[in-house]
Amino acid sequence: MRVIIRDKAQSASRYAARYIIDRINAFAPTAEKPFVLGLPTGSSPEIIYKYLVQAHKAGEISFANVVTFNMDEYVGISEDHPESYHSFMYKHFFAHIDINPANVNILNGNAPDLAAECADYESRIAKAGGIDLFLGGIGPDGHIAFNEPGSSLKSRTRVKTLAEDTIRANSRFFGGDLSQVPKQALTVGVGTVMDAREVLVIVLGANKALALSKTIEGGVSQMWTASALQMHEHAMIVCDDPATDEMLVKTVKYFKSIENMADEAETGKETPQQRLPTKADNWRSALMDLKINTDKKEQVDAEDGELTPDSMSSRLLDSAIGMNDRKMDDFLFDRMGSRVSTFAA
Ligand SMILES: N[C@@H]1[C@@H](O)[C@H](O)[C@@H](COP(=O)(O)O)O[C@@H]1O
Repeated sequence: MRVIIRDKAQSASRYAARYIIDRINAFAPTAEKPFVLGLPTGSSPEIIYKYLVQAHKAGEISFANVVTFNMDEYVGISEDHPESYHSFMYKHFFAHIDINPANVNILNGNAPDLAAECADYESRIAKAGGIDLFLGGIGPDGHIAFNEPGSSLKSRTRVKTLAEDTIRANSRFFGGDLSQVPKQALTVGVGTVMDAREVLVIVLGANKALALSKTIEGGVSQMWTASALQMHEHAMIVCDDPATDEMLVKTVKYFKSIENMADEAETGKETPQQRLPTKADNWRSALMDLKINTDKKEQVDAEDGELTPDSMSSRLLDSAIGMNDRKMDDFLFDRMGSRVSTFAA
């Protein structure tokens, strides 16, 4: 399993979107040989969809020869309900790209025979040649798609009763009213996801931290169904820093170092993360901390969500940029020196 860790949700999502774009473009899909993409809903993939739409508008990617299969759908709410996964997908993705509507597959949670709908979905996936890349998210209880704890790790597409934790978590989309959240859903099985040639799971935020540590560091378990990915030959998890909060520092460092090694092997160059920090780097980072901690007003850049503090400390930081170690030493005045020199050590 590959684990890619980025500072923020934006950078993690950008990485995942770029990965998907590169995969589709490298495949060079045609009408006869389309790329088959599995897709999730939820708040986690929203930024990925935003980047994919941007890339499409910039002419970097076409979805004309992409066939999609969504992971899941609620039972019993109409397709045009604002919280149905049909609505979600059109709102965030399909309405903004050049996909052929005939290539879009989403489970029908209102089918008269739900079991038949699920069986048919599996045959449609098989008929399409199987899924090339399944993008997924996980729930706080470690579920993948709607495969709640206790789901068979060999399960196929079927009707699932939602766990109380999931109903609670998803009630935020239904005005916080638990009674409005459907109690059942149709979902691809863990086995369906595992059959994809590649699986990429996006995990964002501290509320997923326990699930992520169980998925990566725990054993393979039906109680954390995403942990089945440990058995997949081409699984990748892309996460942000907060999502790693429950993981061992050692694990986080391990995956970061593996990524650095891979980058180095590819480029033959030292990556910025690998270069040992100089005194000036330590100072810059100390000032950066100061800048963020002392700010009262933080603005979120609409484009990429970076913090853009505006304070005295920004000016300190600006003065520090471009200084070498020698100048940085001169920059220390004695009174502060003893207290702050630990930063530069
Ligand atoms: N069925 C979906 C999952 O496919 C999704 O991964 C999960 C996490 O959603 P979010 O990203 O909003 O936390 O929510 C739902 O339960």
